[in-house]
Formats: sequence, structure tokens, C-alpha cells
Amino acid sequence: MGNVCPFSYCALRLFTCALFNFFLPFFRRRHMPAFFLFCEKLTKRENHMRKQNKKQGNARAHKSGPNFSAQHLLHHPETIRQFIRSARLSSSDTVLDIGAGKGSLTFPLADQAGKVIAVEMDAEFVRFLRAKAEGDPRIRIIQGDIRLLRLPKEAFHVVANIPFSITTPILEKLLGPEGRAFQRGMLIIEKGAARRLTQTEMVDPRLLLWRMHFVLEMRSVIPRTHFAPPPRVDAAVLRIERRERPLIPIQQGARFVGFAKLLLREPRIAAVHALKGIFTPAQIKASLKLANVDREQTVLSLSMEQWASLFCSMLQHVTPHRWPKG
Ligand SMILES: C[S@@+](CC[C@H](N)C(=O)[O-])C[C@H]1O[C@@H](n2cnc3c(N)ncnc32)[C@H](O)[C@@H]1O
Repeated sequence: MGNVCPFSYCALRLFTCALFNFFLPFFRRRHMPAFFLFCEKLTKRENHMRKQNKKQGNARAHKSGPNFSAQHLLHHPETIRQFIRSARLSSSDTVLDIGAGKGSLTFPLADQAGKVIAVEMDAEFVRFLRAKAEGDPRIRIIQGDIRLLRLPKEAFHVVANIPFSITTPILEKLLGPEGRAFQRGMLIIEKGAARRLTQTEMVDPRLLLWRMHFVLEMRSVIPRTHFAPPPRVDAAVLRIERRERPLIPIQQGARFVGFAKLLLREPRIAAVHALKGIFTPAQIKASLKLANVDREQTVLSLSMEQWASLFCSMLQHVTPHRWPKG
């Protein structure tokens, strides 16, 4: 600024200021509405595109099924070997591999069992499996959703690394009335789920019912790094074995659930109090004695055998109109 005359500098500033103030209202009136309209249009367009993308995403998810993300393939050779060995299969066994993926279990299973039925929902995996199993009479590959398929009618075992996200529907199918021919299972599931299913204190009537007919046991933990891609959490092996003699009659399942639901409304109170709504005082005394239940023992701490004994006492001694509804 050294050689600029201060007078001309001030005059220039005044002139530009006046020019700006003169044209600004004009610009506002003429161009700003257009500018705002343009911005509004842009935002609308962006919102529209966002909605479209969301719709397409949903459609894709729907088409491929909600569980397609559950593709954690087991790739650790030693874990696979141990897992299959622990299933104790013989050449006369039929094995169901639920969610066969690329067959990391299917093919080694065929070397142990007489027949392997591999179920897989992903068309690409199915193509891969069919090509690899071509000409092998021991392996049958079924493409479909396990939840919608019929289970075998003849005795079968399940040895599988199942899609974790549908653990409950798979168990419902195997351990419920549909799984009449299901004998034994070795299932790889989420570690947390394996813990919940095998803990001694239970508040879920349906789980109690399953355990009237099956023994559930958590075996080894499988680190998440043994899968590709690794799941969020570690997995564990759940062993399921049908009891030689069910603790309650098979056909009384719904009634047992009703009984368990009523008692489990307050799982922390003593069973002697929980039973008051069903049994008379004399019946309570006799049933507790027969089931070997202490007067202070809570509902939560009842063993499987005690549950079964109390339920059977109800069937035997209580008039049906007092039985809790399922
Ligand atoms: C955890 S991966 C196990 C794959 C393979 N058994 C292994 O251990 O490498 C589960 C598999 O189940 C398949 N799957 C997911 N939902 C399914 C369903 N509803 N019915 C059948 N297969 C399903 C997935 O495509 C995936 O291949």
C-alpha cells in the first residue's frame, strides 16, 4: 500500500461498496430464488435417490434371504477332524449336514457315515457341492431353506456348522414333534447360545421341554479365527442326545409347557408356594416328597428329574380342570 494515495484508496472502497449495495437487492430479487430453488431440487433428488437405494437394498436382502450373511466357513483342518471324530459315526448312519457351505464337513462326513444329506440354501455353494460330489452315491445335496424342508423319516444324526442366526428355528425343528427320527447331534453354534442352552438354571419352558427328551451338553469352544470370515464371537460344540427314556410322555409336551410356564412366573420362590395354584396342600406334600424336593427349594433350582416328577404327579393326582393351560 506504500505508494497508493490514501485518498484514491478510500474513494475506490466507497465506490465498490456503493456498487455492491446497489446490485445486491437486484441480485437477491432476480437470482436468489432461482438459487434456492436449485438447492431445493438438489436435496429432493438426493432424498429420492437415497430412498431408491434403500428399496433396492431391501429387495436384495429379501431375495437372498435374511441369513445369507451367516456364511462362516470352517477352515481349520484339525478342528474339522476332531469335530467329526467326536460325532462317533458308523457306516450305517445317516447324517444331516445343515448349511453345508462348500462341504468342509460334508465330504469328511461321507467317509465316516453311510449316507450324508447336505442341505444348503446358497445356489452358488450348491453348484460347487454338486460338482464336487458328482458320482458319489453316499452324498445327496438338497438346495433349500432348512426351515422349510421335511426332515428324514428314518433315524438320522445331525453333524453341522449351522447358520448361527437360525439356531432356535433349527433346534425347534429337530427337538420338536417334526424331529421324531432325530437321534443325536453335534452342532457348532455361538458359544453364548451353547451356554444358555446347557445351563442348569432355566427360565424358558420350551427349553425345559426339550431337555425332558434330550440331553444337551456344551463341548469344546471353537475360536472365531477358525472360520472364514470369522464371526463376531467364538463358537462352541453343542452335543444333543435323545434320552433312551424321555422324562415325561412325548404326547404331553404342550401340557408340560403350560405347567412350566405357571411355575416359572416366579422362578425364585420356593416350589412349595408355586405349586399352590394347582395342587391341594396334601398333594403338595406328597409330590414334593416323591420328587425329593426340599420345602425351601426354589423353582429355579429344580433338576430335570424333579420337574418331571412334579409334572407326572400333577397328571396322576390333580383333576384335569386344574391343570394349567399351555
Ligand atoms: C456357518 S456356514 C457353515 C458352512 C459349512 N458347513 C462349513 O462349516 O464350512 C452356514 C451355511 O448355511 C447356509 N445357510 C444359511 N441359511 C440357511 C438356511 N436357512 N437353510 C440352509 N442353509 C442355510 C449358508 O449359506 C452357509 O453356507
